[in-house]
Amino acid sequence: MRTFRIAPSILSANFACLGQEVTDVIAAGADIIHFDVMDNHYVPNLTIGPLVCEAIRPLTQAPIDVHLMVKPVDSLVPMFAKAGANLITFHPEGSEHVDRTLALIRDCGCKAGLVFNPATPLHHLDHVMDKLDMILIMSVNPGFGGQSFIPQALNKLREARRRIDAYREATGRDIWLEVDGGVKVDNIAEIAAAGADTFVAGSAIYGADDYAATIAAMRAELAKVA
Ligand SMILES: O=C(CO)[C@@H](O)[C@H](O)COP(=O)(O)O
Ligand SMILES: [Fe+2]
Repeated sequence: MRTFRIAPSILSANFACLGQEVTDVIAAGADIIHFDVMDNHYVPNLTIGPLVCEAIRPLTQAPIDVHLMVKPVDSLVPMFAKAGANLITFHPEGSEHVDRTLALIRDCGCKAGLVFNPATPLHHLDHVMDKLDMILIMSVNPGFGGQSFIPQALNKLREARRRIDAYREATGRDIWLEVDGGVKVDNIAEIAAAGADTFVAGSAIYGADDYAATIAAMRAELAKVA
């Protein structure tokens, strides 16, 4: 039986009552809070920073998964670690020295992950698997919630799954495979079958009237794959 994790993206939450939105999705059965950081430089949008992470940290025991869509990356890493992030992921295009940034994240006590845009090749994984706790495959171009799933991401997930399984065979250590963008109840099973184990969903969950029913429907779909 595979383990699946559901990570609502608070980008689609109602920011006027963000604390309640965080506790509501966790009460509704979510596993992780996905926290999208956009800098209006690496991506054409501007969102939230360490102060907001610090504010929501006391509200839940669930891991906070900080997705940094920023350039440069390194100066923000200690700030988010101090603000209570558990996982920090970044895009290779955002860092001059990917290996150094991964080491910095771990030195700050967080799990580290690398994010792949739809057009970013997986060869960036070649020499850093030992420093990774998560690989995040973008199934939309980063910058906005509510976009449609790009089907080519399925092939990339299969390739990433192949690499992770080979690495686990060789080392005994697992790496999570997260997918982000356009994940819905009606495509989550296909995405899981391609190899993802951790599912970011923003508009699908926060856009629904009933968070618990939506997360339960996602888990029912995932049960068909497990
Ligand atoms: O990182 C991003 C977008 O850049 C995401 O985390 C989105 O927030 C996901 O939103 P949906 O596609 O699920 O609405
Ligand atoms: Fe994200």
